[in-house]
Amino acid sequence: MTFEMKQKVLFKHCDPAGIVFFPRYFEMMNDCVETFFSEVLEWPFEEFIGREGVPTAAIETRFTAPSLHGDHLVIALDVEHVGRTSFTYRMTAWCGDEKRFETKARLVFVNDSGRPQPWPEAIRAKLEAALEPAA
Ligand SMILES: CC(C)(COP(=O)(O)OP(=O)(O)OC[C@H]1O[C@@H](n2cnc3c(N)ncnc32)[C@H](O)[C@@H]1OP(=O)(O)O)[C@@H](O)C(=O)NCCC(=O)NCCSC(=O)c1ccc(O)cc1
Repeated sequence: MTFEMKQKVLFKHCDPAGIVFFPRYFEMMNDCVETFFSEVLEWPFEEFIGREGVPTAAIETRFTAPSLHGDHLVIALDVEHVGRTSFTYRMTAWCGDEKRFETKARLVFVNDSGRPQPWPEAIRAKLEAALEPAA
C-alpha cells in the first residue's frame, strides 16, 4: 500500500525567493512519517516518543525540481523492508505529474536508553501488512 499525505507549500517553508529550503523538506518527510504512524500503524508519536523513539539511522534524498510557495504537494510513503528493529521506507513528493523529491530512509525503534529493540508484535504485523507488493 502507498500512504499519501497532502502538503501545501506555505510561507514558512520558503526562502525569500519563494522556493522551499531543503531542511523544510526533511520536516515534511517527518510529518508524513508521523501521520503514517498515527493513521496506518494506529500508534501516534505522542503515545511513545519520549520513553522510546524512532530515530533515522540512514537517509538518502534526491531533489528533482524546486517547489514554490502555494504548490500543492502529495507526499507518498511506501514501506520497503521490515527488519527486527527497523524499517525502510521510500517517499516521493509530487506536484501534479512533476516529482519534487524522492527519499529512502531507515528508522530504528529504540528504548529509553537509545538502544535498538524489536518492534512490538502488533506494530510489526501492521508494518508487514503495509509492505509494498513485490514488483
Ligand atoms: C540508530 C541507532 C540507535 C542504531 O544503533 P546501532 O547500534 O548502530 O544499531 P544496530 O547495529 O544494533 O542495528 C539496529 C538496526 O538498525 C539498522 N541500522 C543501524 N545503522 C544503520 C545504518 N547506518 N543504515 C541502515 N540501517 C542501519 C540495522 O540494520 C538494524 O536493523 P534490524 O535488522 O531491523 O534490527 C544509532 O546508530 C543511533 O542512535 N544513531 C543516531 C540517530 C540519530 O541521531 N539520527 C539523526 C536524526 S534524530 C531523529 O531522526 C529522531 C530523533 C528522535 C525522534 O523521536 C525521532 C526522530
